Amino acid sequence: MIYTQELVAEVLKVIEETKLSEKEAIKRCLSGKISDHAIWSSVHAYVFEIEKRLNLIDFILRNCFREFDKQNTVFKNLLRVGVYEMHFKGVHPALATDSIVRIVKQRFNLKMASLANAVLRRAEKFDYERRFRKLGKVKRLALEYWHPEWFVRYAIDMLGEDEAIKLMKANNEKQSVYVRVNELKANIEEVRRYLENSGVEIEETPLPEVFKAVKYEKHPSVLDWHSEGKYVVQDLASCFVSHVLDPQPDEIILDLASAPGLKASHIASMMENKGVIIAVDNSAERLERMKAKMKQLGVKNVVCRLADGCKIKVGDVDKVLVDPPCSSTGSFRSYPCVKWRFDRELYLKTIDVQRKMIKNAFRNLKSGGIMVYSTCSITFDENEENVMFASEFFKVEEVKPVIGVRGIREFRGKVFPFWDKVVRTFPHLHDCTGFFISKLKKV
Ligand SMILES: C[S@@+](CC[C@H](N)C(=O)[O-])C[C@H]1O[C@@H](n2cnc3c(N)ncnc32)[C@H](O)[C@@H]1O
Repeated sequence: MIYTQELVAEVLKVIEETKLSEKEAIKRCLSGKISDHAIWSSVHAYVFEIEKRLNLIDFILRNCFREFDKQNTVFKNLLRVGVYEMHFKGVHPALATDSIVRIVKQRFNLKMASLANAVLRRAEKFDYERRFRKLGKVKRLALEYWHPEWFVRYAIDMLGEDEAIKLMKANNEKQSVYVRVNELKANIEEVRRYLENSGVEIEETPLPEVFKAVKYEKHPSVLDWHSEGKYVVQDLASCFVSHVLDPQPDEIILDLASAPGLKASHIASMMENKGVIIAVDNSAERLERMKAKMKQLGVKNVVCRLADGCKIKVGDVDKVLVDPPCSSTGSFRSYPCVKWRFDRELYLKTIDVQRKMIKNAFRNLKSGGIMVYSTCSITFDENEENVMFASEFFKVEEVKPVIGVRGIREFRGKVFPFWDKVVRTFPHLHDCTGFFISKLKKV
């Protein structure tokens, strides 16, 4: 017999040991093993809720068990599940402890089961709120709002304390669901009627082909028209990026970091499947998934190329989209595990890739050509500072804030003169992913 808590511990282990997202890790652990949909959703809910507040759960455990970090990964994650259940899920502490102890006994041995019992009994009595009130401001806010300390410092310096707190609170809420009509396969009215008839309450957004799914009996991604490719589930700000690129049917467009192809398929539909989109990605696996997605969506003008977006040379194209790998600090709602993943070294390496892609966009553009540079990160370094870097060889054009607000003018002593030409979205202000969008012209 396998328990939900044990499955959750295994998924958490995969997230910790690989770079997979919550959803990918769940798929890897449950596919072919569990067919019951209810178990999938229960595991999903546990994993998301634990990943969201991982620093606080670990704070409790480290205070109750000095050797916590040295333990076997599955054992550690079972303890996390126990703490989550008793402190945040409303499970009676004795029940939460008993179920974890039973699993540990079955999976490991009696000695570890009694260790789990002792740790969880201590955790039950641990008054974490009282304890972290005695900490310094950054440490306290990090635990209170479940974010890494570096992010708390960063957000306060960028937005001020009140707004940083609003952002962190919004990051802990459920991501809103947006549906983009795939106009290659269906029209906007048809999809509107289909969704309404399927029990999805929708709202319009500033983008005509994008609806917000406000309430639903079944998530739009499990309905038939989704598998038929008549619409995709895509974040509102992500959809706005393709509008800023403003693709025309006869153009040649280079997408330097393309997989899984959400923006490429949107661009293809705006181009009515005409012209060409050269879609580059350096991950074979992601590119294969993208090819299957393009087929499902009826996209015919995308040519996929497995290559390094920092180096590939294809010729003088009309437009380039640079939507590079980033710290994903605007996507914490959708991928809470990303909060705990970035260290300084990886962050600097990511910025280096972003700049190399910007330079390569310039090399591939015809004179007068347009580059759209976007990220789902909220940091100044990956956004405004990269546009400053690009402005040495590009002219910064204005993006109309159809959605969003203007960029950051100043951060930690650095001034950004193009703040009124770029656009940012924030989870707490626009109920979508935190995006940065800029448009630059090769002159
Ligand atoms: C933010 S995602 C792109 C999302 C995509 N534009 C979309 O809308 O679906 C970044 C992508 O960059 C890819 N990537 C990372 N380094 C790369 C490189 N050096 N060259 C090309 N692609 C790269 C990753 O595999 C990932 O698929």
